[in-house]
Amino acid sequence: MPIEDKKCSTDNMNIDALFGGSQGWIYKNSTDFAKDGIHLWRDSIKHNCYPIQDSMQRWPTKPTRYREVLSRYLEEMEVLSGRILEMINQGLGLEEGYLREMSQVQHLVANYYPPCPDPTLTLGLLKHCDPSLITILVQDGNACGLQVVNHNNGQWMGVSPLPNALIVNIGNQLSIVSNGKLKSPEHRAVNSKETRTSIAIFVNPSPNSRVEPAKALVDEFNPPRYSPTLYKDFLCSPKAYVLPS
Ligand SMILES: O=C(O)CCC(=O)C(=O)O
Ligand SMILES: [Fe+2]
Repeated sequence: MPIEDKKCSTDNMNIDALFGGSQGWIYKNSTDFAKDGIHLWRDSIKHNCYPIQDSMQRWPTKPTRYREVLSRYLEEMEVLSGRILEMINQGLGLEEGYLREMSQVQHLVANYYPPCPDPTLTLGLLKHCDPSLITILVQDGNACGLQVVNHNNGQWMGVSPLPNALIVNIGNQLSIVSNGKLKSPEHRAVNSKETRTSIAIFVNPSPNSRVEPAKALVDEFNPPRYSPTLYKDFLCSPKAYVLPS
């Protein structure tokens, strides 16, 4: 994307943009230095996707087919995420539709990791958990960039790209709703000498929904492990990106 188009985005991470306010989309480039001095090597855009037809008026206009192609992709993601959530719903023994009714295919983050001359000095994305119910990620190319923590030994494991495969990640909201039965994996992205692109679709609870352990999973032997929060408040807090406690 040309630099003048990147400048059309909002300057700061603004919650209004994410929940479909007047602001459009957020562009971040790889000049940020993280607190611990690691150089972040990534360009990204982030925007709201819900509901598709309204939110698309605020998406980038370039590339010229962006809105057309993305809206078709998101329609498919709505169907797919509904199916996945229904299966998780059954697995947890929740009443039919419980997860699907609270969910919206809501945010997109497109990540571009440019070729990096010395990947030992950089990270694409710092360690985090997703603040979603589930995230559906597609990654291109052959570069292995996504890593998850193996909780048995604390080591990072690479998630190799498979042709035409989607990665489905459990997010913090699903951990909370399941009262800790499902765990959100800590993950990060590393750089390489090859270009890599990934697109993450965050399937979130609606902004005003109260996120808390499902009543059906709580009893005197399994007390609630997390206190209720409104999703929009949770998303603004640092807790959104770390393992729920
Ligand atoms: O690029 C990747 O594989 C990771 C993306 C990711 O974790 C995110 O956007 O939350
Ligand atoms: Fe993530």
